Amino acid sequence: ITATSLRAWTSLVDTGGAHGATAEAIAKALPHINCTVLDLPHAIAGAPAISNVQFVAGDLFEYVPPADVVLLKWVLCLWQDEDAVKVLRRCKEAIISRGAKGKVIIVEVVIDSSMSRDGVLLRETQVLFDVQMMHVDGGERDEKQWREIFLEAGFSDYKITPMLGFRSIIEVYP
Ligand SMILES: C[S@@+](CC[C@H](N)C(=O)[O-])C[C@H]1O[C@@H](n2cnc3c(N)ncnc32)[C@H](O)[C@@H]1O
Repeated sequence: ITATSLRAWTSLVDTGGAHGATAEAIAKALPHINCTVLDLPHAIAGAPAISNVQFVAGDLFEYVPPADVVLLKWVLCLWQDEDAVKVLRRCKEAIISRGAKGKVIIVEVVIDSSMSRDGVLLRETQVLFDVQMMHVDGGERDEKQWREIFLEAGFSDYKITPMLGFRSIIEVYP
C-alpha cells in the first residue's frame, strides 16, 4: 500500500470493527478518508463518538456499506470457508471503485509453512491461534486456503505482505 494509493482513497469501511479503535487510528492518520464501522448492534452499543467515523449496526452476511476499501481485521478467522466466502462476496459487492483503488484489505494470520529457523517460532504462534479459533468454529489459513476462498468469492488477485508480528496484510482485488 503506497502513500499515493492511501491519498486516493476517499472511503473505508471497517467490517466487524467493534468500538472503532482501528477506524479511529485510520481517521486520525488519514483525515481525508470517510470511515465507517460496521458491526452487530450489541457490539457497537456504547461505542464512543469518534470524529470522522460513522457507526452502522448490521450483519455483514447481509450488507456491507459501500466504500473504496473494505477492511476485515481479525474477522474472517471466525468462520469456516463456506461462511468466509459469503462474507467476502458481500465485501466485493461493497467496493465502489474499480481499478487499483478498490480492494478488500484483510489483517489476519497466513500460516507460513516455511521452516526457516526464525520461522519456526512464528509458525508455532500462528498454529496456536488456529487452535484457539477452533473454539468458535473458525480457524487460521495458509496461503493456499486463502487463495481458494478469494477465487471462490470472485476476486481476481491478491497480495500478501507479512508484517504486524505474526499477522499479514492481504490486499484482495475485485
Ligand atoms: C475478533 S473481533 C475483531 C474486532 C476488530 N476488527 C479488531 O481487530 O479488534 C470480530 C468482530 O466481528 C464482529 N462480528 C461477528 N459477526 C458479525 C456479523 N455477522 N456482522 C457484523 N460484525 C460481526 C464481532 O462483533 C467483533 O466485533
